[in-house]
Amino acid sequence: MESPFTYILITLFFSSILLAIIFFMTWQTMGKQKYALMFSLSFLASTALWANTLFKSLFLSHNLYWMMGCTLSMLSVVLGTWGHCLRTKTPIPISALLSLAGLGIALTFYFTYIDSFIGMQMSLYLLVDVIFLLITSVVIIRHRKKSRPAEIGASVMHFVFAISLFIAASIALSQGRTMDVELIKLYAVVNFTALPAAYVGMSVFVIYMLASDLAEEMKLLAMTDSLTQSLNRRGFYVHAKQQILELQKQQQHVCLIYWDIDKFKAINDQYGHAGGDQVLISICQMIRQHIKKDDLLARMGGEEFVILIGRTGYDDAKNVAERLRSMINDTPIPFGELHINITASFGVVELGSQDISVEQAINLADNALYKAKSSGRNNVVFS
Ligand SMILES: Nc1nc2c(ncn2[C@@H]2O[C@H](COP(=O)(O)OP(=O)(O)OP(=O)(O)O)[C@@H](O)[C@H]2O)c(=O)[nH]1
Repeated sequence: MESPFTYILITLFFSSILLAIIFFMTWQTMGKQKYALMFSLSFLASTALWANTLFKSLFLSHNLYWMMGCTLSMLSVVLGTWGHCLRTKTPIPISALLSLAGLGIALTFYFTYIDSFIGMQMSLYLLVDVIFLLITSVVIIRHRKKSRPAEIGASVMHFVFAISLFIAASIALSQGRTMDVELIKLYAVVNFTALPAAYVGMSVFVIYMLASDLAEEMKLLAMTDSLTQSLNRRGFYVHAKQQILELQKQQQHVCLIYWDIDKFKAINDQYGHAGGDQVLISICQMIRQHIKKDDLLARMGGEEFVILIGRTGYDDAKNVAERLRSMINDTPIPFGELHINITASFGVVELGSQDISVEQAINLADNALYKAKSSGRNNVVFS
């Protein structure tokens, strides 16, 4: 009858293979994101680590088997940590991660072959792993101001995994220079109870995190206009209500500007659909440069747009539409060798002074826009 630890190792071996395959498939299906490939390679290194532990001393001398195990363990966490740095665009260079792992390998080598010190030999790689797991935990949680539940879970699981490794490392280190059979038994119990659960838990949360990345990307796509990369009508309604509350809390004057390119049909007729499309793309880029980062710009359909702004002074808010109108009037849009002159008409309504919904504000601003069109175009009308 094999030791129960052998069965746990076999389970870990197969779990790692499956995880390596899952992340490889994720890499293939999620637009070849490098971080998914790093996660796959990390689990591949873990698979080799568990295989090395399963077949220990069968092919290699004990010391060589140990060095191999430590190296694979550190390689696995380096790849995982780097993957998380890539996903979150955290500027930690791979060379720094490899240097730390290299130091761990060199010291383990020293305490294995040169100055035999069993406590150091057994704990050093675990301590290096702990540092990497803690870095990863912080990298995940600091990625955005408000972390998603999957990110909180993944960060906590990395922390828990780090703690369980730290306990195992402390037990191993307390042996001192020579082996202590009782402590080795305790070390094995910690290593084969808390550790597998933390390992699998951590992996599942990383998968959940990537699935939630994908869901967010889909949500974003469903709310974005593919031509101009502005919000679409649906995206505007989703964001506007929250943004209005936020701006009103900050005592800002909130204005809704409904605007429309004048005689756009004639532009299409003169320059073709491609020319019309170029106008829509360029005008959105220009507008974005002239409004604040937090202002919402959305394409409501065709050549109709809406902008939601908040300004400290009422006059500031009112003047935005006039400034945009004059900027559009003065800026011909390059299209190949040509330049297309355009104008736009604007309807503006202030929210806050009147207790109205977004839908009502849009109707009022649209009526004002209609008046701007009827009174000759290229002007601004306030509701
Ligand atoms: N190139 C291009 N044209 C579009 C797009 N969506 C709608 N249009 C065109 O936009 C034109 C809108 O025309 P109208 O609603 O008559 O408005 P207009 O010509 O701008 O006239 P006024 O608004 O009264 O100044 C139509 O010819 C549509 O085919 C698009 O995505 N790309």
